[in-house]
Amino acid sequence: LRDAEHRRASRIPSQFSQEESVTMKESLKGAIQIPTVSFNPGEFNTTALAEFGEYMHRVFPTVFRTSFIRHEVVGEYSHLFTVQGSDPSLQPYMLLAHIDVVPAPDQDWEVPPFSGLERDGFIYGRGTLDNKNSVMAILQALELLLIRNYIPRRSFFIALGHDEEVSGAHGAQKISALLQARGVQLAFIVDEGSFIMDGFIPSLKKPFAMVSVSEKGSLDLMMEVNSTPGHSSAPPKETSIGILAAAVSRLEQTPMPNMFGSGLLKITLQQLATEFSFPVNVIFNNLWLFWPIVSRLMERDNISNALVRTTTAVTMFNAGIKVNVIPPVARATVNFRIHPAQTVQEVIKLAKDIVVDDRVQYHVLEAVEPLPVSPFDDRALGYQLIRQTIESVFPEINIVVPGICIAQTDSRHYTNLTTGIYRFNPVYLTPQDFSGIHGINERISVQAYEMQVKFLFEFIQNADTEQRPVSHLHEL
Ligand SMILES: CCCCCCCCCCCCCCCCCC(=O)N[C@@H](Cc1ccccc1)C(=O)O
Ligand SMILES: [Zn+2]
Ligand SMILES: [Zn+2]
Repeated sequence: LRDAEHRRASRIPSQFSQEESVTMKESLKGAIQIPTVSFNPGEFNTTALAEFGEYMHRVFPTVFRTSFIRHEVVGEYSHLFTVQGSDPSLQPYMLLAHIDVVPAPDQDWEVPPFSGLERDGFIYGRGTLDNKNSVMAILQALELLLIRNYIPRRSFFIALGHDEEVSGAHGAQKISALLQARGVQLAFIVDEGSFIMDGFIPSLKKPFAMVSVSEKGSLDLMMEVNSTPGHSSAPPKETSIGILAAAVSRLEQTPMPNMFGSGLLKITLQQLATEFSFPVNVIFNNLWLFWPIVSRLMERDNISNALVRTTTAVTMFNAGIKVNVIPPVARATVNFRIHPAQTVQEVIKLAKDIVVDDRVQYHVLEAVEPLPVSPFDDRALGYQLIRQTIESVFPEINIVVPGICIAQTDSRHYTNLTTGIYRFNPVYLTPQDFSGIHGINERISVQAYEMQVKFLFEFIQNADTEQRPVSHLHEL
C-alpha cells in the first residue's frame, strides 16, 4: 500500500507549458511535411522515410539519449524502441503507429497535403489522422515524461512501421518476428483503428469512445474471363468483358449475408443503450426482440453497413487492347472486407455461388482472416487501462464501448505476441473527419493533438500499475 501511495504522490501531472504546447504542434507540422508515401508493396519514398528517421532524432533528443531506451531500425525504415521498466515482474506492452501515408495528389485540397499548414486551429495534411499524429504523440509524450525524470515501472515497446499502408510486410511483420525470436510476450497492444465517435449515429448527440477489439479480414479476389480474340466486325454474343461485367454486377447487387446476429455489434449497441432516450434505449436493451429491425436499419448507411456484413468492393477492372479487337481476357479484382463471424473460405464460396458462371476463373491474390476478439471484460488490463485513461483525460465522455475495426491495421502482424489487441486513437472523429482519412483535407485540431499527447502521457503512467484498474464507466 505504501508503494501505491508513493506512486500516487510521485505521479507527474499532465500539464504542459505554453512553450511545450507550441513545440509539440510545430513538431507535428514538421512530420507532416516529410512525404513518407507508400505507393505499392515494396515501393516507398525511401528518401522521405530516411529523413523521417533523422527528424525523430532532432525533435525528440531525450528519447534517443536515455540510457534505459534502446532504439533499433528494423527493415531499413521501421523503428523499434524498447523502454526498460524498473520492475521486470510486470509484463511489457506495446504502442503501435505507422510512419507511412497514402498518396495525396494536390488536387482538391484546401491547402497542399504535405504543407502541414495551420488554419483556424487545424493542422492540415496527409497523415494528421492516419497516422503521424500517433507516431508523434507517442514519442512526444515520452519525451515530456523523460524531461520530468520519469522512469517507468512496466517495460514497453514502441513499434513504428514504415509500410502499413501497403501491407506491413517489411515493417510490422519484421518487428514481430524479431520480438518473437527474443521470446517477448506482451500484456497488450494499442494501435490505430478507432476513435471517439462524434455524430456517427444520427439519434445520438453525445460522442462515445469506441475501442476496437477485433478487425475485419480481407480477401482480394481476381476474377478472370478468357475468350477467343477476333475481328470486332463479327462479334460473338458475349465478350469476356460482358461476361465479367455481368459477374461483378451480380456481386455488387447481392450483398453478403447480414451477420448482425452473430457479431460483437450487439454488445456494442447494448452497452450504448443508456446513452439513448426512449424508445431507442428500450430497443437496444432488447435486441433479442428487435434485432431484425435494427440490423436492417444499419444496412442503410455505408459505415454501419460495413459493421454488419462482409463488404464487396469492385476496385479494379482491366480489359481490352484495341477498339476493333475482341478482347482475349478481362480481369477484375474485388476487395472483400470479411466480417469477424465469417472466414476467407466461406466468402470465396459465397462469391462463387452468387456469380454462378463456369466461364469465370478465380485467383486469390491476398487473404487475411478476421482477427479474434480481444478480451474486454473487467480483467482485461489493456482495455481497462484505455477506459481509465479516457475517463480521466476526457471526463465529458460518458461511455466506452468495444467495437470492430472495419479496416485493417499493422496490429494483425502481432497476434503471435498477445491476445489483447486494442485499436484506439484518443481523438474525436466526425463523419467529415473520416472522409479525410485516405481522402482530401485530412486534418487534426491543434487542441485534439495536444489531448492525444496528454492521453499518452497519462496512459504510460497508468500502465505502471500492477493491478487492472477498476471499471467505473459501465457496469453490466
Ligand atoms: C455503432 C456505431 C459505430 C460507429 C462506427 C464508426 C466507424 C468509423 C470507423 C473509423 C475507422 C477508421 C480506421 C482508420 C484506420 C485505417 C487503417 C487502414 O487504412 N488500413 C489499410 C491497411 C491495408 C490493407 C490492405 C492493403 C493495404 C493496406 C486498409 O485498407 O484497411
Ligand atoms: Zn493507418
Ligand atoms: Zn491508412
